[in-house]
Amino acid sequence: MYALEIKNLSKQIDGKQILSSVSFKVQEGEIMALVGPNGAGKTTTLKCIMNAVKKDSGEILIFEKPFHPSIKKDIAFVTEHRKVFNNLTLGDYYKMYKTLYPLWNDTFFKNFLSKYGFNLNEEMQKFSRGQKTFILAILAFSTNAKLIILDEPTQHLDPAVRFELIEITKQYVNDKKGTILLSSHEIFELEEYATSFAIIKDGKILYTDSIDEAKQKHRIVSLNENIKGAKVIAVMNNEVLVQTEEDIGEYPRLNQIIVGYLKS
Ligand SMILES: Nc1ncnc2c1ncn2[C@@H]1O[C@H](COP(=O)(O)OP(=O)(O)OP(=O)(O)O)[C@@H](O)[C@H]1O
Repeated sequence: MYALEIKNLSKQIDGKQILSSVSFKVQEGEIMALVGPNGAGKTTTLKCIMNAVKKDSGEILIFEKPFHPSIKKDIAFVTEHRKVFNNLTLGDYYKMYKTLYPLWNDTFFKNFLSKYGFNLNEEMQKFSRGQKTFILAILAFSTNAKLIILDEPTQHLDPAVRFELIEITKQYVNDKKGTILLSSHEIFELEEYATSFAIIKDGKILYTDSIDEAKQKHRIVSLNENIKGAKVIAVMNNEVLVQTEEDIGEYPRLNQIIVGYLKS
């Protein structure tokens, strides 16, 4: 079953085409990464899924159904700007999330509080950007929601916290709690934990696949190598990313596939 199916999603804002027929699917139990340059349309896509931005056309199915307010209890969304309500404390957020999400995991959340020494009486706005990012992600993972959507989840995190969040993300999926869709610029770290990806540029999907399949279908070859009719995606310095399943060159890393398609 698909946790998400995005079909031909299009959106204009102020007469500018922001998304053009965006299509990709996220299988249940995947960690799907939406990658692309600044202004590519990642956040707008995530907001359309959450119905925070109204689509112009196309179809978005969440667990095989169009968006309906009742699905919100099954989705936890961490937005890009980590906006928090003024004067609300971490304790207020805790109570709010616990009320909104029926499968709330109190043990997980309390363990996090004691491990990092966060105080429930602290106002959310007083936390640093990185602390807010981490706290909002932990609140999301404490929901036990079937779908977690994270806009640039590791941005502003220190290396230790970043590592911890990646481990938590992998564990969530390994424990079969849900599916993750995230957007990210961190193309070097994604290979550690994502299972599938979609590359978006200028509001268009350039390529989408599982990471394993994408590696099977591409090779990195040197400039003078015989590419045996393979399709050239991009020349990157003195290497070439090609699409082929022939026994040539080397299997690419995820970041090479992403950079190649963005250059194509
Ligand atoms: N409310 C808005 N009004 C006008 N333009 C907007 C609005 N929201 C988004 N855009 C435009 O839509 C385009 C895509 O923005 P979006 O935030 O979706 O990109 P992104 O891929 O998430 O970028 P980044 O990686 O920089 O966060 C940009 O050109 C942006 O200026």
